[in-house]
Amino acid sequence: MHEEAIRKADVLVEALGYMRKFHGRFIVIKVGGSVMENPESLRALLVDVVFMQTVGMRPVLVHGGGKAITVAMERAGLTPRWVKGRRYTDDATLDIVARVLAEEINSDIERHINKFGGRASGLHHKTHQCLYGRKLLLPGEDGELVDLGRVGDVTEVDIPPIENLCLAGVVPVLPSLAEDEDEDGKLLNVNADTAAAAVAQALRADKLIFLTDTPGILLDRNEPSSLITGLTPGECRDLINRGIIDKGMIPKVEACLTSLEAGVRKTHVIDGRLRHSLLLEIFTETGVGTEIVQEENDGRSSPPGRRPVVVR
Ligand SMILES: Nc1ncnc2c1ncn2[C@@H]1O[C@H](COP(=O)(O)OP(=O)(O)O)[C@@H](O)[C@H]1O
Ligand SMILES: CC(=O)N[C@@H](CCC(=O)OP(=O)(O)O)C(=O)O
Repeated sequence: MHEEAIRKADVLVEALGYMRKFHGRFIVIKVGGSVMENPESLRALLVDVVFMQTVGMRPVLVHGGGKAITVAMERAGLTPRWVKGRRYTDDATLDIVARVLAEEINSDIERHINKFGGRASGLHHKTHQCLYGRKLLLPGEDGELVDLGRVGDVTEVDIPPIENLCLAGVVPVLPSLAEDEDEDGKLLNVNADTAAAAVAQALRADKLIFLTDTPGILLDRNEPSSLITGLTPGECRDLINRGIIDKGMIPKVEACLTSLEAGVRKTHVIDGRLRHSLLLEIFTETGVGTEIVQEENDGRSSPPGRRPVVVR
């Protein structure tokens, strides 16, 4: 009995150092559609967010909802189409994206956080828009620019409303929608990984954490035990070139790399399906997912406190 109680106290003491370290620091958390599919995972995650806010950190949530958008489109008789990993977004699709992200998912997250004893406030075009952007034009195979419809990238983040909510002990919750700088009031559909990176960079966050549906970055996507616990940008680029980091993981890792370059201290990819993965990643020495940090000055490739990098 004593042993069990002492072990719990040890856990609290281990967490204490991290609570001090991250007190008052911005931590941007990206919640993907895959995590939100499971109400139990979402509940555990939002309890962790309330915990973080209660001990004085400044968590900021940025969310997508790709799966829910696809379901809503199919219900409306629209067929989703992806161009270079982005959803082709015509006006009818944009209406659905805006409704699902800002009105359904955002309000749901806000309501849950409030239910768990925290305070949260959605920041979007129906309340207070903080993300501004431009239409995204990507070069196609033939060098011509590809039209993605109303898809954009974030070019500007209105920081004071986000900071003010954090200072007041409220968790800001932002959907991946930006207002078009060139067409007043019109919205753009933004990939949620890149939206989260833009927010982390603008806030100069200490951490950017991606919650997704794998244990982290895996060496073999079909083998959860092949988790790579720590990576540097150089190692990430190598894994992308070798096709080991692929598909939906590419925008996350690219978002990590641009954020590190812009001054975000650490980035993480962790399993949103694992109960309390957020607390385990932040408050324990070993963490549970993959941590990506700039090269260490002493030439070590593994971040301190982590098991050695497994890159073959
Ligand atoms: N090396 C890798 N390790 C883990 N997952 C990978 C890797 N390469 C590609 N993936 C894929 O990336 C997916 C996560 O991206 P995505 O489906 O866009 O998630 P989310 O909806 O959370 O944004 C995983 O489910 C997996 O299929
Ligand atoms: C332009 C573009 O593709 N936007 C995404 C926005 C949502 C998103 O990114 O959601 P996940 O994080 O769940 O993938 C989309 O329409 O699906």
